[in-house]
Amino acid sequence: MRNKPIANVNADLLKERKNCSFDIEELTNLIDGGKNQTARRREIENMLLKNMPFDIIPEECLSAKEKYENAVRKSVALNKIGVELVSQVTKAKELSDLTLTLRRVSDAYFREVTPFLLHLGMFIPTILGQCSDEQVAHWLPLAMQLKIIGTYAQTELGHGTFIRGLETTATYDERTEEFVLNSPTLSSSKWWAGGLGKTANHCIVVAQLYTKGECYGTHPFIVQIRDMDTHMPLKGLKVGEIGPRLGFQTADNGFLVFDNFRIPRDSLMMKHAKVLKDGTYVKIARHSKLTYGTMIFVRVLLVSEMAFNLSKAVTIAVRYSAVRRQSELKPNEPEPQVLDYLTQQHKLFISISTVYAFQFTSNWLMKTYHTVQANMKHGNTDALPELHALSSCLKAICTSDCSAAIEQCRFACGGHGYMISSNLPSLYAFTTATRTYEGDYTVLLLQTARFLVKTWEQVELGNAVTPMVAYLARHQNREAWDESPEGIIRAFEAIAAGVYQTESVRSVSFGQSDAIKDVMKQLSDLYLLYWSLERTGDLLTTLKSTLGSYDGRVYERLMEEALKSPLNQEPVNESFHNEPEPQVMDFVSQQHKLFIGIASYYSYSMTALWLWDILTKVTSELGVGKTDRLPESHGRAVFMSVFNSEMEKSVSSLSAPLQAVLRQLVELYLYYWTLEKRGDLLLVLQSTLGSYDGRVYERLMEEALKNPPNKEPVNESFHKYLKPFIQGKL
Ligand SMILES: CCCCCCCCCCCCCCCCCCCCC/C=C/C(=O)SCCNC(=O)CCNC(=O)[C@H](O)C(C)(C)COP(=O)(O)OP(=O)(O)OC[C@H]1O[C@@H](n2cnc3c(N)ncnc32)[C@H](O)[C@@H]1OP(=O)(O)O
Ligand SMILES: Cc1cc2nc3c(=O)[nH]c(=O)nc-3n(C[C@H](O)[C@H](O)[C@H](O)COP(=O)(O)OP(=O)(O)OC[C@H]3O[C@@H](n4cnc5c(N)ncnc54)[C@H](O)[C@@H]3O)c2cc1C
Repeated sequence: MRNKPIANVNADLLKERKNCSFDIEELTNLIDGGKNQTARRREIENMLLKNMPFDIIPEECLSAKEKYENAVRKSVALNKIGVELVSQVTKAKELSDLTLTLRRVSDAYFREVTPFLLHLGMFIPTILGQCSDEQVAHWLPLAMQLKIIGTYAQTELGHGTFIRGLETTATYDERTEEFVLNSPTLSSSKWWAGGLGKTANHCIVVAQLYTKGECYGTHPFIVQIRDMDTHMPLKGLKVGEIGPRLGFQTADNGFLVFDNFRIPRDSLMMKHAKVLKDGTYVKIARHSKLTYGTMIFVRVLLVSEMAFNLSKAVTIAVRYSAVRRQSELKPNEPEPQVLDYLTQQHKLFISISTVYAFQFTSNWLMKTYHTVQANMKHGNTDALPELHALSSCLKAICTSDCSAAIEQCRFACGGHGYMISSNLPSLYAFTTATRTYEGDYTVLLLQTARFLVKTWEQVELGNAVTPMVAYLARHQNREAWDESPEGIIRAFEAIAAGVYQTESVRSVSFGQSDAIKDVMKQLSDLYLLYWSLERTGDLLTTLKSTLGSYDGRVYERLMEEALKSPLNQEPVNESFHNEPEPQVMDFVSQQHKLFIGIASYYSYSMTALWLWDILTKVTSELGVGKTDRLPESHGRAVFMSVFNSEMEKSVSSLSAPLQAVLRQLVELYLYYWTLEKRGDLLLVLQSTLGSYDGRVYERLMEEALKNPPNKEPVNESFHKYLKPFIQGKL
């Protein structure tokens, strides 16, 4: 049954809906995965609508502490219904449909993230992926019925990306048959795990495993961290909330420090490796990276998460654009709906097509994931490297594109889009975090590049490669795409676009009407066209050659290029002496992110001074009302030329080294903006990360300890909601 029509709908919205060229219900069924799924979703929605407590005061008007307590209250009510529904299903497919529906409907109740996100999104999947059968039988029912509340603590203050660099140790003591957990340094403090700060009583801890004096690398352990009755942190642990952040404000992300904390031997999650009673280490896994499995799973999930979040943002922005009227096109005629402006459509329509691109690609990626998992059950890990490469690059691209598209949706709503009540800021805060967590954007793209370079080598040797990368063999002509990581990634993006096109065509080829097919085709074309235009520069081959330049300065250019080589910047490479761990500042990709910020700062300062001088003159000459917004390219050109000339004027009295640095900044700014369209600027530091003395970890911990939630060891919502819920008394 369709949802009932709602009375008092805005006339413009009704008019737009009447203009729709296809049956909306048909598209709804397509998105839900069929008529039955739509009906089931509505049944669950209606049930939740009847039983779930809504907010009386908007979440954003509460204090941080109240926000958290409110989130626990709502989560407990949702979990109660969720656990009940989950207990009624028997088939795996029904369970995954139900979880998806619950996930989506639950967003109606939270502006922010539930403190149970990590329990559901990582704790349970890690039990399934990393525990032996016996351990699964013990832990899974407890976790599914929420008798225990867990999280996933891998990242530390000092390391997130480089998992092999984690410092927490788990040393096996064969006399007592226990592991001893320790945080040997400040930087080894666990940091970030969602739900750890106040909610969780169990935690998956990733630590370096030592036995018989040898280190066997990082392994996951399942660890109780709070007393099940009093919720007090157990002796030997320091645990708390890390402090306010951009989003995730109700997810009580936490820190955890171990001091000779003992856990039983079978706390080691033993699907891929075990330690026998006498301390013998036994490797079971056929692939060394299987302990990274949960991350792959969540990366796959995130593609669909991005489709969902962007669909919400663009629905908000399109509806509002139909309602909002602004400006005068023709005298004495009504102001047009902002949706009618082509520029507005440009902002919105690409987001609509992106939602479909993400959703179809996500459906395909999830299927691929399950196929690879099924093969791995039979011991075949051949497809794992490609799955890792695929999930890495699709996660990176879709999280990055999604948060950028949500910003466009916010811009499309003008000032009102900036209101928290529009939900666009919260959607942005949630999705922009996904670009970082579960693997940083750049780092994951580099992982994919690594896979592609290896595949390319196989192609060069004439060896067979998998169908997904077979295009590399077809492109033996290297000029079609360059071999830099970016070039390779772009080629891979083309593959993602290819997946979208074939999947969307496949999914709409049966049953669906011509009207839906037309719309889906248009969306697919729009997505492909948009990205080919966005990347025009990349698709056009320029010569880029030291040998073929117009001026024929062949030898000069060869020498200039050689001198630019990073290897020539120092007479003796430091690897001659040793091989130190790099600072992230050493990565060129990191410098790329930072240095343009510095250059922009100077550009803005210089241009601001210049602008101030001419402000009065310009406004008096042009008059109010004639200062139409200048096209972006003109604005950038102004920045560039003013920066160039003003900087030149002001540096002449400075010392030579400073002049040289400032001139480099001008060059960087000009160069960067010929390549890029945007940059970031941090004007006021006020930052734990950017302090002059570089005491980053100390400051992060100091700030976390000042955090009000850490002033009380147990939050009162434990007694009010969590404990009665866990004990089945609620
Ligand atoms: C119960 C009922 C209740 C009902 C209630 C109803 C409610 C329902 C709600 C449902 C909820 C659903 C929620 C969904 C949303 C989920 C959101 C979850 C939120 C998560 C929050 C954030 C969590 C985190 O961030 S956890 C921490 C994540 N950390 C990272 O991702 C770190 C990134 N770093 C890495 O992955 C690695 O270190 C890496 C890859 C960068 C480098 O690793 P390395 O060991 O140094 O390897 P390297 O030397 O580079 O490479 C060697 C070799 O290995 C290959 N490789 C690397 N990784 C992998 C891999 N994963 N798999 C396979 N192979 C891998 C690599 O490519 C190299 O290969 P070769 O080139 O062949 O040598
Ligand atoms: C909201 C949120 C929730 C989170 N939840 C959890 C959680 O529940 N559990 C958990 O364990 N963790 C969690 N995390 C941590 C998250 O997984 C890490 O922050 C993430 O993996 C990035 O690692 P990092 O912070 O060490 O960044 P860094 O690796 O320090 O990155 C800093 C910069 O260095 C660059 N860089 C680093 N290495 C390289 C390289 N090899 N080549 C080129 N550039 C490089 C990056 O691109 C980036 O620009 C969460 C984080 C956030 C923001």
